[in-house]
Amino acid sequence: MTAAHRPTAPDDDVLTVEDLWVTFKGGRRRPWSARTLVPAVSGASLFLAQGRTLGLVGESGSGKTTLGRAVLRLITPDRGAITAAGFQLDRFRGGAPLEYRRAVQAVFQDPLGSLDPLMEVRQILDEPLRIHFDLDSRQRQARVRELLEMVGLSAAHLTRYPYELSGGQRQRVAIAKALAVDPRLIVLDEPVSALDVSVQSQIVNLLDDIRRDRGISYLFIAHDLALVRHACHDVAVMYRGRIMESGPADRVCGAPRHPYTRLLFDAVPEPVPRAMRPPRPARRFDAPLPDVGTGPTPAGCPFFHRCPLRTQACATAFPAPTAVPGGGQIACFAADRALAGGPSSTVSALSR
Ligand SMILES: Nc1ncnc2c1ncn2[C@@H]1O[C@H](COP(=O)(O)OP(=O)(O)OP(=O)(O)O)[C@@H](O)[C@H]1O
Repeated sequence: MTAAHRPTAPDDDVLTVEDLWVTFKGGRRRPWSARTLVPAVSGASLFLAQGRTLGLVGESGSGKTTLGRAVLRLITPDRGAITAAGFQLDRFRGGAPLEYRRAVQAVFQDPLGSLDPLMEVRQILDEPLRIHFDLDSRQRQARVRELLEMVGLSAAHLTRYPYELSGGQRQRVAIAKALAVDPRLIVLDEPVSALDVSVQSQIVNLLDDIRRDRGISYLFIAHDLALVRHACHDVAVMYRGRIMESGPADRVCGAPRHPYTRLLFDAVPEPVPRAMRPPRPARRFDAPLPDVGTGPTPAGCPFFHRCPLRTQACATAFPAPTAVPGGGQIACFAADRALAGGPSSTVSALSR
């Protein structure tokens, strides 16, 4: 089990992911090699309540998109249980039924890839209405206009093709398309990464307004930590398929406790000019790593090679979660040292 923070009562859950495992044969680099197995998600668990936003962060290749695709049932996991919008995914025979596609939608990083280039905006938004609802053409036209208004576009955009829109406008259309079917949950996979910074905040604010108005929940996959802190209630931090830390966004981003999360946040560039900043403590991960004998096995903690708090136990097993004061959990055998006395003592533990 990885560190899974449940912020509200189980009855409020719109998404639960429990002990999810996904392995790819071959991997992206060697797709022809059936003998190479890439463990993309290893025992991940998550809880997301109605009307909340859960951020899933981590370096490239940590398994965020794979977890999101399993929730969307675009891939079938090796094992583990996912329940989303009241559907138990392991009961599906093959792909997800239409009712599930309606309840759980997705917005991806590149709307050009998900919007049909040969359709005008009005056709793009009309299509899901025709598939999912029994509406006549006048009702659908009215709904298309309503959807456009909801995402801050106007009737002037109805007859545009995706290539005629700016990146931000295209992402607004992708959001309107997802909203067309009244979903309960939207998987947002890097929804603003391809946009200019000023447009990013407009889209994030738009998503937040929509969430408030409609009580939708978001699984927000991102690698921008500042954005996640701003946009999410809760955060789960992934590393090589494992969830290392999770909890309320303010606590995880403001006082990260897992050695990996600390390293991740330490790497974030600071917006304040160097001359105006107080001196930083010595780099936390420059100290030699403790020698604990044997190297890690595949069952061990994936952060073993880089962790200044590692112990022999970390080489052979992945730890059970430990509760963190202030909310959330970390998965760390050295949790007592990581947590002892608060975040600042973790800094000194890591810099020894
Ligand atoms: N279809 C696939 N076939 C084989 N390997 C895959 C496939 N999709 C992902 N992987 C591998 O699974 C691991 C997790 O990838 P994933 O894309 O889920 O990570 P990520 O955290 O979303 O990264 P990024 O931020 O770069 O998208 C990586 O090692 C990746 O190479």
